[in-house]
Amino acid sequence: GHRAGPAPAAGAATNLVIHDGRLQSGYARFDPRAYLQNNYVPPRADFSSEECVVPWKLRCLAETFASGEICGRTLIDVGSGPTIYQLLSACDHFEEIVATDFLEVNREELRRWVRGEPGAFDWSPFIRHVCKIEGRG
Ligand SMILES: C[S@@+](CC[C@H](N)C(=O)[O-])C[C@H]1O[C@@H](n2cnc3c(N)ncnc32)[C@H](O)[C@@H]1O
Repeated sequence: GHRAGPAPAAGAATNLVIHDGRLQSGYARFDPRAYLQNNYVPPRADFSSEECVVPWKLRCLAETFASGEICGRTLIDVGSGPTIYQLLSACDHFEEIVATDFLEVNREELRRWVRGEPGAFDWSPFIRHVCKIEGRG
C-alpha cells in the first residue's frame, strides 16, 4: 500500500492509506478516467441542484458522519475505485482512512491525486461543496 500525508479535505491529521486488493476478472477492463468522466463531472456532478445524485450522496455522508454514529480509529473503504469524495466527511472522525481497490489502475488514479500529479482528477469542487454543507464556508 501507499501511505500519504493528510488528506486536504479538513485540517485533521488523517492519513490516507491506499491498500492493494485482489483483481477480480469482471473489473479487468475498468477504465478509471471514463468512470470519473461519466459519474463525477456535470451533469451528474451538478452542485447547484440538491436533486442531483452527487450532492445528494455528499449530504448523506455529511449527515451520517456528523451524527457521530460511525467512529473509530481507522475507517476502511472497500472498493474506493478512483474516487475520494466518499471519504471527505469522514476525515474529521478518523485518524486513518484506508482506501482499497482491486485494481492497480484505480489505486494509481488515487495516488496521482494524493501526490498532486498532473492529470490527477480535480476533486476541489467536491471539497468546496462538502465544506459548504458542513458549514465551513
Ligand atoms: C462501482 S466502483 C465504486 C467506486 C467509488 N467508491 C465510487 O463511489 O464511485 C466499485 C469498485 O470496487 C472495487 N471492488 C469491488 N469489490 C472489491 C473488494 N472486495 N475489494 C476491493 N475492491 C473491490 C472495484 O474494483 C471497483 O473499483
